[in-house]
Amino acid sequence: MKRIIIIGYMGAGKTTVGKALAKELGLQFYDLDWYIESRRHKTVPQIFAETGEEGFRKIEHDMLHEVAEFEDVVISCGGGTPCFFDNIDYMNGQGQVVYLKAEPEVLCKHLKMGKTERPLLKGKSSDELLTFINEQLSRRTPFYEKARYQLDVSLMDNYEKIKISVSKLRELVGI
Ligand SMILES: Nc1ncnc2c1ncn2[C@@H]1O[C@H](COP(=O)(O)OP(=O)(O)OP(=O)(O)O)[C@@H](O)[C@H]1O
Ligand SMILES: O=C(O)C1=C[C@@H](O)[C@@H](O)[C@H](O)C1
Ligand SMILES: [Mg+2]
Repeated sequence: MKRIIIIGYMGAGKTTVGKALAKELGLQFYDLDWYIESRRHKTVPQIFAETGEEGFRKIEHDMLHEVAEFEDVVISCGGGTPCFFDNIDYMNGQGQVVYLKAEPEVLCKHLKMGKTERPLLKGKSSDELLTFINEQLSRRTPFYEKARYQLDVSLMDNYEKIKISVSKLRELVGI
């Protein structure tokens, strides 16, 4: 039975790399943010607006306990998932947890791409974004570093290289 769980900061590429990895391995892919949205029939920004971050974290915790029971899956978490409750310890007990790591400048660049709305970053200018990432990343790193595996994707930064991230990840986890 395989269960690979990907964690890391917003914009690291958890969803992108997780989806590609699952496809390559023929495993089912779950993105925790998307799972929450489909189970609750609401978007992540709606949940934040209605229940605040505290409400979102409780839902995220409960939904994590659902997806992390599934077998033969790749699960990509939200950026904050490992940093609340005992989530990271629980994940380490459930599967092979990989920390997808990237430099703040790379995270910043990714976050300006794509259309995903991220409530915690809403309305921030470029300068504010980098400062915010630096601060929040240093608070979150101790949680991320509890993962059994780490993969730095800073130097694998373009679309073609998403493939390289996937094969490095496979090598790391031994699958
Ligand atoms: N290695 C990469 N090279 C270039 N672009 C990338 C790479 N990885 C991700 N991206 C791009 O960066 C953006 C953010 O990636 P993604 O949504 O996968 O991040 P995430 O870690 O899932 O973020 P969140 O925690 O907010 O869900 C996307 O537009 C994606 O296409
Ligand atoms: O880093 C975070 O705290 C978040 C990341 C996203 O994946 C979502 O889970 C949500 O926007 C919060
Ligand atoms: Mg994601």
